[in-house]
Amino acid sequence: MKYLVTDTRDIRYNLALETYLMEHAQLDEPILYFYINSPCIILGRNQDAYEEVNLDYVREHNIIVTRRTSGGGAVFDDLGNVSFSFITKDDGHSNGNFAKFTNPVIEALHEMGATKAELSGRNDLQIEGKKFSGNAMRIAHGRMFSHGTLMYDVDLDVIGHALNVPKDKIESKGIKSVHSRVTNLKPHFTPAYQHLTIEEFRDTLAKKILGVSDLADAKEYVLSDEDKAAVAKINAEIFSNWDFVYGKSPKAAIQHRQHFDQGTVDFRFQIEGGKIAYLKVYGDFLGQEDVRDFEQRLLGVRYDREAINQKIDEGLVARVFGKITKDEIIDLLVRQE
Ligand SMILES: Nc1ncnc2c1ncn2[C@@H]1O[C@H](COP(=O)(O)OC(=O)CCCC[C@@H]2CCSS2)[C@@H](O)[C@H]1O
Repeated sequence: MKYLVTDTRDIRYNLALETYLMEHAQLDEPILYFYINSPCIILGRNQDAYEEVNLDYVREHNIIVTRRTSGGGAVFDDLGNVSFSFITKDDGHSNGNFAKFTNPVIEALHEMGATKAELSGRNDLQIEGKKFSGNAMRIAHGRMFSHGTLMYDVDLDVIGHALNVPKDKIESKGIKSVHSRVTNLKPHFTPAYQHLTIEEFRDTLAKKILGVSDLADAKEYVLSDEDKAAVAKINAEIFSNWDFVYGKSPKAAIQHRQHFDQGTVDFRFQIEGGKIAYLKVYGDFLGQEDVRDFEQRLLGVRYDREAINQKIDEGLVARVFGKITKDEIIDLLVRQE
């Protein structure tokens, strides 16, 4: 087995590299790839960004949002998490067989003192019913990766803020994340492993899985300049591409209503491919002509604050909504439930 770590903490680059390896690497032997990410949310292949992510919160806290090509729910990573990925040829028996890839990790965690770590259900690693690792796979053209998170010292409070619990107002065909209870590994380890930097934790794991006492003895997968250029291209085209991250969201029908002094404003709208595909504004105090103008202007516009802001001006908002301000109207439209 070869091994590879990245220096970048940008999830989008790290996922691009994984994709590149899966599609193009020489896989005569498997590659064990580790990556560490600055705060980010990673949506599953078929999830609706608008439903799963608290977009106001992630904007305020500079949390990167991207999407992966494997299935499952949305997870949150920060610098207290290490992700591992086994990239290999598909032997035809791997689909859904997470144990094959998680067993070496579990053995290493046992050696570090987390003796109750186990594979639970289909794709979670848990300790006494609390999850510290979510796993997912992608298989294509006889090649595959199986990747998973490992929460060593993640800020657990942020998970609840950054990932949404979807409410009744958004109906979607996407898969919803299980907001299962989570735990960090650190407190479950023996004291010697409780004060590691995240890189030390990663390297300890790597050594145990690779069976070497010094990583210098491991076989490293070396990237050429051409490889690196190809990874940058995949990053730009896929993982950093707005259309891939937001535009892939399934159809959603949304209603946002709010009472103002003037009356109730009721937005009914649909998002398709991340853009406003249908919009109807209701409210007994509204004048008809300008309402239609307002609706028309927002059709086909990206469902985000900046894009909406550019399309409507104060004058139009005043003609339609009277004293309600443009900011209040945009807030209501993009409100997170
Ligand atoms: N970092 C992390 N690790 C483990 N569990 C998490 C994490 N963040 C959130 N969660 C919990 O898991 C559920 C979602 O569980 P669910 O089972 O729906 O989804 C997953 O587990 C997907 C794992 C994908 C792993 C990839 C590996 C490299 S890039 S991302 C979420 O609602 C939280 O309760």
